Amino acid sequence: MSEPLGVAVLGAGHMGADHVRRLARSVAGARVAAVADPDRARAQAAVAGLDGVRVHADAHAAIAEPGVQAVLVASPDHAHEEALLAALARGLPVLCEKPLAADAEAALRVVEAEARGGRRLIQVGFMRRYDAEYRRLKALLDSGGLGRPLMLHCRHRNVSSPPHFTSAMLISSSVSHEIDAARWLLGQEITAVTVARPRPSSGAPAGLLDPQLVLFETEDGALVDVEIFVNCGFGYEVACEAVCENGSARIGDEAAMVVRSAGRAQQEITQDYVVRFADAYDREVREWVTGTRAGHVTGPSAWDGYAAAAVAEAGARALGDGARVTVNLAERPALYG
Ligand SMILES: NC(=O)c1ccc[n+]([C@@H]2O[C@H](COP(=O)([O-])OP(=O)(O)OC[C@H]3O[C@@H](n4cnc5c(N)ncnc54)[C@H](O)[C@@H]3O)[C@@H](O)[C@H]2O)c1
Ligand SMILES: O[C@H]1[C@H](O)[C@@H](O)[C@H](O)[C@@H](O)[C@H]1O
Repeated sequence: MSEPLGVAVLGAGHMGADHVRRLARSVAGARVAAVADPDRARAQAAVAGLDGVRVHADAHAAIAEPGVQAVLVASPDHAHEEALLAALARGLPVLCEKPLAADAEAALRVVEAEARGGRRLIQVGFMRRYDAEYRRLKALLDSGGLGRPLMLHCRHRNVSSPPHFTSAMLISSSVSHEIDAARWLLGQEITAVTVARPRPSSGAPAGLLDPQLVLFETEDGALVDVEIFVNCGFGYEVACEAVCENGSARIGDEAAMVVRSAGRAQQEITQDYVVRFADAYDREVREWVTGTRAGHVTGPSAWDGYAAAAVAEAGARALGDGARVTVNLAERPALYG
């Protein structure tokens, strides 16, 4: 393909506007062909200064634009399934922000629709797989140099949560990244979930169970613990330590510059995922565009999105009654290897 890939971006909010800017300014081989957002003013603002972008209130109208060859879904979680099924019906490749769909049932419907079509078209936006530090950790674990991984200790903190956030969303929206990263780093499915909760922080909205401590078991007996704290107030922190039979490796703690002055050492803490994972989002979208133009999909699959949703749903049940909940995945279609 010599022409740039024409992309329809659905949703022009925080992530959608960032992806529009990325596609237009920092990714070669792509152009924003259409943007859809029921809030037309937001869509117009996202494409200000860009030529030839068709703006719609309705996602279907954007997908149906003649110049659209691929779709980037950045609408709210509940709108993903409809957008994905519409893109699949037209045979269009899609990069869909996480989560794949609002719940595991919807995610499975998307998997089944893609499997019926017989070819992979969907990539899920689990951008940590494109982060340089996560990639180094993955390469180290795969090399076997540290021996068999036994545990992952993960920390995921946000400054504050959006107003619509529920206690279950700490797992389905936030911990979904750790679920995917753990499955990817360890190369195994997660089989059971337990959730413990300390007293909620007084900095969290009333009724929100924040923070939580989530424990995952994997199929060959590794353990993954995740502290999720989405109203920590002081910064955006994502860290992961892999403990293996012959050593450990930790990422995510000491990347920022340390300034020593006037008797103090100070280090900046990133405030936002858009900053912390800027390079990862760039690499994710760049590799998606390159792969799509070459006719293949390589990133996290719809199956990965479904598995994350199924684990998150087990997590929501574990959160409810404090019990250990097993994860029952549907049968994996042959399309996903
Ligand atoms: N990968 C990440 O790190 C990351 C970070 C933040 C959000 N996300 C995901 O990205 C998605 C968007 O999140 P956000 O923070 O940008 O939300 P947002 O609320 O800032 O923006 C969502 C936008 O979608 C629009 N919208 C609503 N219904 C729509 C529809 N049917 N079709 C098209 N647009 C529609 C809204 O008007 C809004 O402008 C969510 O699925 C979220 O989970 C991923
Ligand atoms: O939707 C966002 C996004 O996925 C971020 O990467 C994560 O850190 C937040 O906790 C979540 O709410």
